[in-house]
Amino acid sequence: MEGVDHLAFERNKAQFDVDEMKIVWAGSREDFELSDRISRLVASDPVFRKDDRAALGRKELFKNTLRKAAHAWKRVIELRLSGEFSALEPEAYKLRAFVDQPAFTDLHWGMFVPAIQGQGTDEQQQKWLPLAYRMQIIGCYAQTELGHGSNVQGLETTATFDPKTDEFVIHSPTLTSSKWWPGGLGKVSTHAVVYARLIIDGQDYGVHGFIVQLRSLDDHLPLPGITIGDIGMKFGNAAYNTMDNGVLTFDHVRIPRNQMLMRVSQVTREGKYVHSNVPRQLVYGTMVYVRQKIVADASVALSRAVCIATRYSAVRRQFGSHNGGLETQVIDYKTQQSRLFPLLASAYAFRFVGEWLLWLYTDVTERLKAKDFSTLPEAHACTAGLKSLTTTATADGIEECRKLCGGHGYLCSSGLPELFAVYVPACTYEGDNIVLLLQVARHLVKTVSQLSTGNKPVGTTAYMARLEQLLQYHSDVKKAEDWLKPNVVLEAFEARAARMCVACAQNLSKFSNPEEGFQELAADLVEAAVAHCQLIVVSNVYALSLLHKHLGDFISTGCIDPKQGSLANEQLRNLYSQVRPNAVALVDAYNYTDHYLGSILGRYDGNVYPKLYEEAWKDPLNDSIVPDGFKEYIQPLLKQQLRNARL
Ligand SMILES: CCCCCCCCCCCCCCCCCCCCCCC/C=C/C(=O)SCCNC(=O)CCNC(=O)[C@H](O)C(C)(C)COP(=O)(O)OP(=O)(O)OC[C@H]1O[C@@H](n2cnc3c(N)ncnc32)[C@H](O)[C@@H]1OP(=O)(O)O
Ligand SMILES: Cc1cc2nc3c(=O)[nH]c(=O)nc-3n(C[C@H](O)[C@H](O)[C@H](O)COP(=O)(O)OP(=O)(O)OC[C@H]3O[C@@H](n4cnc5c(N)ncnc54)[C@H](O)[C@@H]3O)c2cc1C
Repeated sequence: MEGVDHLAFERNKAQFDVDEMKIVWAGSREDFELSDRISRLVASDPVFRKDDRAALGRKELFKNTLRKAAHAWKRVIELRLSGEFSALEPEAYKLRAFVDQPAFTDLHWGMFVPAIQGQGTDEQQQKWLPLAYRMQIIGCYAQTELGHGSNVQGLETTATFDPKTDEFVIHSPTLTSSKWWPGGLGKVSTHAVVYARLIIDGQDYGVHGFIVQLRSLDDHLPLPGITIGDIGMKFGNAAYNTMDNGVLTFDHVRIPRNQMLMRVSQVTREGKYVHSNVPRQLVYGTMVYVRQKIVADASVALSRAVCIATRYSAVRRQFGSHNGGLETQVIDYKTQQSRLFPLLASAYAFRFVGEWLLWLYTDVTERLKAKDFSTLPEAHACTAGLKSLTTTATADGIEECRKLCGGHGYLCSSGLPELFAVYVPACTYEGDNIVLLLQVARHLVKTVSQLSTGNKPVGTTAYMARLEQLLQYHSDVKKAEDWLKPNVVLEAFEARAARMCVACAQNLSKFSNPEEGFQELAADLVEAAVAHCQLIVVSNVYALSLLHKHLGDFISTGCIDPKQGSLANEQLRNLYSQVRPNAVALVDAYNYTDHYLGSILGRYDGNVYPKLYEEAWKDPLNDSIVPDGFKEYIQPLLKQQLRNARL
């Protein structure tokens, strides 16, 4: 049987309506139709070809990115995917997603524009946004420095107010204050939102955002006092090297006072600092927005990897042939199922949790507009925690999918190495995942400590209100099927998270200096934060494989006993058997084109081996039969061996 027939056979086994599931995955029929239309449009456009990326050098790769971005923008305008004075339409975002190549445009639309929208005054928005919306200026987000990324309060770039000229002087006082990493900065951006310490009359008012022009709009040269370049090649070959992450230093660069983003706090003409009656953390608002977007994107990256690994596992056969019959499909091995199916489930779970987080983010944004800041800590904790949880699981999941594809998974033509290399920095950018979990832990410890003062926990920490009950809880599971009841699973997760948080809070109280205690117990705090974030995912969807993976936590906190742990595992095996006939159909429901998947192993038609064979011959090394360098380096060796043999 050929790979093609394998997948057709698998599709016939499905026990649900794939077309209906496509709508569920997309979110609505309208979203499905939009994704379907845009993904086909991109796949059929030769400019958006991407199968040649792995063999391109950095300069060609970058120029290819500029070409694609310019072409994409042309399409956005032709197809009217952008309103004249409004942000981009969903179609444009879809176009970006299916073009599938990181570019300066991500930072322009994803951070520069949102920073002005969130932190600029109405007047500043009226001035800068129309230019940005038409891409007459191109911006980036210049926060991180050579010496500080996680510790935003430690940034060193200064913005000193000069009352004589009504300007700020932007300066990089040390090597470590060089801006380092901003995407789009290295070669493209004309402007940046630069984060710098505001200094007025010798006093330091902390980090604020400023709009700074970097390059001339005529000849693209850096403006006086500005030094810019690219920071160099990054992990993976093509991957994130399509992006010009940059370095930037300022030598006393002057900007008008009205280019400080002044929605949260203002500097008057007289040099008076005025802080509006809003939390200072709103300066961090762009990061909260992007963290929410990153969570929404995690399911996309993971589902791509899972789609490739599932289809290939159905095509690939090893061992088990009797009397010359077919060998076993590797998807039928229980070990393959126990590694693959939880990832398949996670992709769906992250899809739903991403939707929920979007709802939470929209809600907090509406409240902020009405000057209600009460849910800001919850929004920060949820975006930070879920960004950490989903990106870690997705990066690990992509790598697991590569291993699930055996040797062929290591080939670039499997699509998996590049997918991993592009995705893995998501664990670091927009907040290192451990640093973000520590933020969640702070929120949890604060919630527990406020229980005694009668403060009612809300949102995702509401379960803490039942602390007494959760501390007494012991699961009453008696048979494997009991683990199928959502409430049984949810209570176990709640009790585990509550107990881990309470244990941390109790241990912290033993320290006279809370900050010292927090440092000392950081590893436990991170685990408690993970337990809480997993609970958020579980309460939105499913969970047995997580319970099995973290069985130690559940048993050591006394929520369940070892027997109940084995029953969970037994039930998990039953579930794998139920998923098995539906696996290929479940990944078909993502509705990804072969262009978007970019993988020979994951081809929709399953025609893996002929195409792998064909692809190998396209490698530049195969352009000549005898390799370049043969005469200089190989022939002399061979001749030498011949001489030695004669001797
Ligand atoms: C080629 C094809 C082209 C196609 C073209 C098509 C064209 C058109 C279409 C284009 C469309 C494209 C759209 C794309 C959109 C994509 C968007 C995604 C882009 C992703 C790219 C990412 C690139 C990466 C960017 C970055 O990394 S930017 C830098 C990020 N940096 C960080 O994240 C730093 C992390 N550190 C921190 O956040 C903070 O320092 C800290 C939170 C760790 C600590 O801060 P601080 O010290 O100030 O605070 P404390 O710990 O003392 O806490 C004080 C209290 O403040 C609360 N707090 C902290 N943070 C926040 C917050 N954010 N919000 C609210 N509250 C916050 C704490 O909880 C404390 O509270 P308490 O006092 O009550 O305890
Ligand atoms: C591909 C990519 C794109 C980026 N794009 C941009 C951009 O457009 N604009 C921008 O401004 N920045 C950008 N960044 C920078 C990014 O935001 C930072 O790298 C990130 O916030 C992590 O900060 P750091 O590099 O200082 O890591 P560090 O904080 O130095 O982390 C090093 C290690 O220390 C640990 N650590 C640090 N602090 C603590 C703590 N308090 N407790 C326990 N452990 C700790 C971390 O867990 C990590 O293991 C980008 C980075 C990458 C990789």
